[in-house]
Formats: sequence, structure tokens, C-alpha cells
Amino acid sequence: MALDKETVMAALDSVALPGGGTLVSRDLIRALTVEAGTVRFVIEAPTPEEARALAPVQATAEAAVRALAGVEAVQAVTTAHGPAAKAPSLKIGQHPTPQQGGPAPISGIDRIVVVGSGKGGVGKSTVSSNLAVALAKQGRRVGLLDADIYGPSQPRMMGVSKRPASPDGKTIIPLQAHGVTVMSIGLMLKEDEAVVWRGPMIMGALQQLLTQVEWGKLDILIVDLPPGTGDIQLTLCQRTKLTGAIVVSTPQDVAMLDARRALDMFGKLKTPVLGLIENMSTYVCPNCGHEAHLFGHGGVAAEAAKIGVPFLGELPLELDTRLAGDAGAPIALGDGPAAQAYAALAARLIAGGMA
Ligand SMILES: Nc1ncnc2c1ncn2[C@@H]1O[C@H](COP(=O)(O)OP(=O)(O)OP(=O)(O)O)[C@@H](O)[C@H]1O
Repeated sequence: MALDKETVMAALDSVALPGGGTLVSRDLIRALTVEAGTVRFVIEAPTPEEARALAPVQATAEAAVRALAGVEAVQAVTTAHGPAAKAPSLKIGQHPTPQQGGPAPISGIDRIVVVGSGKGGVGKSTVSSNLAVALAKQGRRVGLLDADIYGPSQPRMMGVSKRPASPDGKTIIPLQAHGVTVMSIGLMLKEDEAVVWRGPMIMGALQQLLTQVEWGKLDILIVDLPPGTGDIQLTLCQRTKLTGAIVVSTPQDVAMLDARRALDMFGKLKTPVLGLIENMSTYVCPNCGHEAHLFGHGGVAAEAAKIGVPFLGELPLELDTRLAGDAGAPIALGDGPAAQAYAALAARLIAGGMA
């Protein structure tokens, strides 16, 4: 294989960062050049402290590039942004502006699909990120909006952490990860900063994420909702023209009870339910191959049949899915059993005109 920038970037994409993600997925590589066997690049950290902490990562990156065929010399430096130039300040969290008429589409976005659940922790964010990646792998232009304002998890799951730029203090430039355009309120806050807002501020923040982000042209925007049936769900369904909702549940009775509430809410808000997904459906022991159903099995399919909505599929409970999410590289990027299940789900949505 010829030595070129793509080959070097692929090698750098294998270099994991301490907080999750890779040098490439977190967009830290600058000024990469390849000249007659000599590779030069800059690792640009957001702060001088982070730059110091990246010294071992630089060594790993140099070794990864040096191992490529045709590389004779590697010259890498790690720098920091330094104190950020004073950008026009963008305030996230404000009172919503009134909207005339009914739910409005977002210009440039063909379909908006929300992913919801009744209960927390059933895998809504995992499904959203993996579905986004699986759809992007099948050639769709995909956006992922993390609307879980109280507990944003997409920055970690997609391996992004850079604060999105706002060149004019109004528009927000989203980030790119694994072929997906990503925006989360978590990117505008410090990782452990809590959002302590009342309903109107939340609605205003959501409105900003939907309308001030430069999404570009998308075939589908996937919105990862917070759990439950609160202000965010209400605002989104009433103000934005949605293609529909996907409801994720585990097969457990308590999860299904809450999922029914979510379904009831979408019914009341006249948001079409595109289908149900059963997550953490089966567990195959990696040592002996025994298949177990830790949270039961088939409950979601039975519910879908009962209420007459499509059952979109079941996803296995597996350690690799959790590890991949924590590492910022969704499991759907690979080709194992979970990735195949997500690929089938993506293909089904595309075939049905939903993505
Ligand atoms: N199929 C799976 N196999 C293994 N682990 C999973 C699976 N689905 C989700 N998880 C893990 O379970 C945890 C909760 O998942 P996730 O954050 O996606 O749920 P959620 O419904 O979005 O939660 P929240 O209510 O906090 O938003 C995460 O650590 C995730 O990695």
C-alpha cells in the first residue's frame, strides 16, 4: 500500500486517548504531511495541561506511524491551543422564542427520528449512536443530536469532546465523528457540570440545538431523548416535524411498563411510532457459548404485536458493546454480531423510507 495521508490517519486512528476516543476521532491531528518517507504532524490539545498529559500518546502515535511500510522518519510535536481567542460568546440555555403554526421541519434535514424509552439505562443512547454509525456506513448522511440535556452521553459514546465553534456567536458548528455529524449540549458544558434549569430554559436550549446548529444536508437526524415523558419530549414533538419515534426497551416487565408510557405519550402527541427495539435481549457466554436471557426475552416483540407497531429487532447484551461505547468507538463500526444487528436495523429503516 502506498504511503499517503490516509494511511497515516488510519494508523493514528488506532491510537486511543486516556478519556476515550482516538487522536483522529477527537480531531487532535493538525498539519499532517508525508514527504518521501518522512511523516510530520502536530497533536493539538485543547489546553497546556492536556498537552502535557499527551506525552505518552505522542510516543505511541510515533511508533504506530513508524511501523507503516515506507516510513523512514517521523517528526511529531504536541502543542496546545493556549488561551482561546475571545470568540463571540454563545449562551446556551435561554428562554424559547415563540413559534407560529404547528411543528416545523428543519431546513436541509429530510427526516428526524427520535429515539426514546420510558425507563433510563435501557440503552437508548447506545442504540442512537450505533444506529447513526450503521446508517452512515450504508451511505446515509446522518446527524446525531443528544437531547438528553440532564445526562448527555453522546460525547463519550461518539468519542468527541471539543467545544463546537460558534464563529458569530449565533450559529454552532457541529462536530464530526465516525461519519456522523454530532451535537450535544454536553459539548458546551464541562464533563461533570450539572444542568440545573427549569422547563423554559431547557426548551430554549433544545430550540438552540435544533435551529442554531449548522447541520448541513442530512438524510436523517437521530435525536437521543432523555428517559421518561417530560419537557424535552413535549417540546420536540410539538415544535418539530418528526418522521417518528423509535422506542427502546429491555424485555423486563418494569422497563416495558415505562415503555408503554412513552408509547402513550407519542400517541397523545401524534408522533408516529416507527417501531420498538428490544435491547439486552440475549447474552451468549463468551466462555461456554450458553445463551441466557437476563432480562427475559420476547416481551418487546409481543408488545409490538399487541399494539400493532413494527418490531424492529433485538440487540444482544454483550461486554464489547459496553466497552465500545465507553471508548467512544461504537460497536457498529466493526462487523461482529452486534454490528450485524445494527446493520440489519439500518438496512430495514432505509428500505422502509425511514432513514
Ligand atoms: N446491548 C448492550 N450490551 C451491553 N451493554 C449495553 C448494551 N446497551 C447498553 N449498554 C450499556 O448500558 C449502559 C446504559 O446504556 P445507555 O446509556 O445507552 O442507556 P440510556 O437508556 O441512554 O440511559 P440514560 O437513561 O442514562 O440516558 C451503558 O453503560 C451502555 O454501554
